[in-house]
Amino acid sequence: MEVISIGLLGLGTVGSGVVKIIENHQDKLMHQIGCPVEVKRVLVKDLNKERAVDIHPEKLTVNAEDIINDSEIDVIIEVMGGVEETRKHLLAALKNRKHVVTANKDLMAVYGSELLTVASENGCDLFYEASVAGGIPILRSLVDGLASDRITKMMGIVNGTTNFILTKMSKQGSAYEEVLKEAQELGYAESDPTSDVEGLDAARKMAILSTLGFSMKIDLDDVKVKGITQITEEDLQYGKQLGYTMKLIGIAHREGEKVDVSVQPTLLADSHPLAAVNDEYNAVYVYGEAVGETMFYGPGAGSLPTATAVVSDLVGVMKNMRLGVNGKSAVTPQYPKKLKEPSEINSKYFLRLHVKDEVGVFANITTIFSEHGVSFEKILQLPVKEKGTAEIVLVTHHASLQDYEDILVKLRDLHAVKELKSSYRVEGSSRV
Ligand SMILES: NC(=O)C1=CN([C@@H]2O[C@H](COP(=O)(O)OP(=O)(O)OC[C@H]3O[C@@H](n4cnc5c(N)ncnc54)[C@H](OP(=O)(O)O)[C@@H]3O)[C@@H](O)[C@H]2O)C=CC1
Ligand SMILES: N[C@@H](CC=O)C(=O)O
Ligand code: NA
Repeated sequence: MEVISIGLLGLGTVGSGVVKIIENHQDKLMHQIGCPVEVKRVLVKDLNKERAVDIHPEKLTVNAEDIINDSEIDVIIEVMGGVEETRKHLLAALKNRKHVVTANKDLMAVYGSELLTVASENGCDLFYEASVAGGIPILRSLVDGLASDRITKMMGIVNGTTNFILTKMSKQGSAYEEVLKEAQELGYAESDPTSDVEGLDAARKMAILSTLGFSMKIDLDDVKVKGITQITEEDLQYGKQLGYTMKLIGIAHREGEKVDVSVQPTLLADSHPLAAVNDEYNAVYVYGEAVGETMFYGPGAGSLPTATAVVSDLVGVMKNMRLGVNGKSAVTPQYPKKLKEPSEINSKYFLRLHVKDEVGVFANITTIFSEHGVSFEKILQLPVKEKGTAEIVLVTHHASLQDYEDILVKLRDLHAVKELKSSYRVEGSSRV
């Protein structure tokens, strides 16, 4: 092959990074691939927009067909985002026997198995390393590096925007809105950041990770999700006081044949390795029965880190081309999906509630917990400004989700309980 021609869908934060890496690392790519790589055409929405990279205006198009139907284009790199329209483009490209590299978790979490099937039917590669944890080569590690093991737990900070926000709120006392704006300006957030802050972006990534890690098709609807928008300054302060750090954590856990996958704000013991992962950085802890504990750390968002994963996938496609093995690497899930019941999911919980400052209230509350066999690791009662009200903050020992939810229902019904202010999952034991 004289030159590898790329069709790039999208020239925003990630697309510009891809162009820069292909230009700046041309020597290295030549060495690995054996021929030069050229970005031939680029799909954008607005032809007149100022671009972060120099690109010949004639390469730009607003018509996807100019790229998908160009017989000289070997590989499509999709970094435009979106789901339905993008799915159509990629299906058409695969049917035209073009390999695809994508950073699109929204698409892969929903249509991944369909696209992978069509790719393999057409002898094409479909790689999506950048879709989970940006620049960290986590998918490759699960599929190749840990291929011989049985993975039972994955736990991760997989959204850079929310980690950036929580870090700045906890460490600098910054206001939520202000830090979200900063994350958008730095190119970490999605075009609609609701999916970041409501946990959906992380849920998509956990669906992709658990499908690969557990070899079981986990759908987005199987992932329980709670985002960071309800976290208050008081929760962060209490967390600190009790020796915990608040993070948006995705957990995927397999016990026997059953799994549970969730994303929620979690108070991590300060000594927990994920508690030290700050700013836009991501980390994924993976436990395999044979290997034990492993941890993958790196930048989870941003132009060049994400583009590194995209271009590395491109190198993977080229190596497969040279070996004549494209379209052979995707493995269909081995196990049928079995999800745990709430009675089978165990965790510790932090609960903050406002109660009437009266004799016997504390005892009534502890009775409800003991009826469900749930005991406390920590418990504090503090006065608050509002007259006649006390605040109770507690951390439970391990309880089933079913028991904990039943306890919350009973507490809400208790006359002496004015309001359940907040509740979070807790991981690890703090030293405080
Ligand atoms: N930003 C990040 O850190 C990461 C992003 N991703 C994923 O990468 C993808 C791209 O993200 P990002 O670069 O941040 O997004 P941007 O919004 O910065 O860029 C999107 C690009 O796609 C073009 N585009 C969007 N919709 C259309 C359309 N309908 N037709 C033609 N062109 C279109 C835009 O054109 P125009 O410029 O003319 O508006 C723009 O160039 C997303 O799937 C995202 O989830 C994954 C990991 C990290
Ligand atoms: N918006 C995402 C970008 C990378 O996937 C994030 O913040 O992690
Ligand atoms: Na990655």
